[in-house]
Amino acid sequence: MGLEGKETPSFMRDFLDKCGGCAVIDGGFATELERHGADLNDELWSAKCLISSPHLVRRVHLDYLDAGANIILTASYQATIQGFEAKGFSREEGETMLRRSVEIAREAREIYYDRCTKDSSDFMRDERYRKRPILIAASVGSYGAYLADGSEYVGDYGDAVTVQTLKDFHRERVKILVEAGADLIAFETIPNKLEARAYAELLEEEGIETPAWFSFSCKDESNVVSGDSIFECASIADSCRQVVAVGVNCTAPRFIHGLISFIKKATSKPVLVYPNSGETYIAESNQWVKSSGAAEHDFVSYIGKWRDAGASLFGGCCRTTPNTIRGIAEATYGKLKDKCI
Ligand code: MET
Ligand SMILES: [Zn+2]
Repeated sequence: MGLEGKETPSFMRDFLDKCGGCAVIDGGFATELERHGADLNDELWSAKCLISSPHLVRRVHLDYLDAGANIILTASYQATIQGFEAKGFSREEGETMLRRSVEIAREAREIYYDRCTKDSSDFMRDERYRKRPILIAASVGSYGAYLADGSEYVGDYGDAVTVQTLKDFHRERVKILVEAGADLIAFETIPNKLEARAYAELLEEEGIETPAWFSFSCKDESNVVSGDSIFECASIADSCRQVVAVGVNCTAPRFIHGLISFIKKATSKPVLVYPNSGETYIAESNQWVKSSGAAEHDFVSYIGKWRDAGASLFGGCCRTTPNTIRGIAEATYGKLKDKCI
């Protein structure tokens, strides 16, 4: 169990208090870029838009802020210096693009707050909504995301990839994102305990004080995609001082309830969940296919149950849209303004 006072001084608890008990994370970022016409069939995926269409990146951030998000994730999920270099960019250009991902999100927040002061709709007239706190979380996708072959949903990097390989791979990008002024580092779609350990050691070695969250991609209600147990993975997150929240993302909604229970056994840090639509990603065809069983895209109705199970940050991942996030914001904020859910 995490000891009180061990983590980066109550950053997330203070934030959650300001949000009224629970916070709204944004939804599928790449999904929304595609809805606006971006072609993301590329090794850089959503990060490609940092080069080709930064205005769309800003636009998507604004879509999610308009939907009620308290936390927006930058377009850096698949942005790595190594990935940009493979595309023919210089190291400096790669670093600039990483910094831009944070700057664009910060610009969007400025624009949004500015717009709020001028908007007089009913929703915006509610001061608690209008002045709600908004954090910029620098997205750090896993090494598997950089490989751009769906590895973040498998988590088997082979014996040649060690903790040291992963630390060296992520080191510079994490430092750049922090220096660019992110409020939080969102380590997302972590597929195995090896990478969780690498992140924890990296934060310590580099003396990074920016708070971080660890979010795992899971294949059922007790294991991350590699087969490592979520309990073990959450325990690694629990023992990392900089980690202020632990959870799961890009995971089918049907597994979320069980996963929350296992995470709660490993840590007392706040728990975050931002599931995907419940479809499965097929790397070979670069497509999402429906899983058997009921459609799960409308998981908004489960938020109350997940809250009761102990989660306090809610959002969406791949194939979710601002509509999902609006639903979550209404569930957590609109209906019961004085108390979360
Ligand atoms: C494959 S998970 C992707 C997470 C990332 N924040 C995005 O929505 O684009
Ligand atoms: Zn996703």
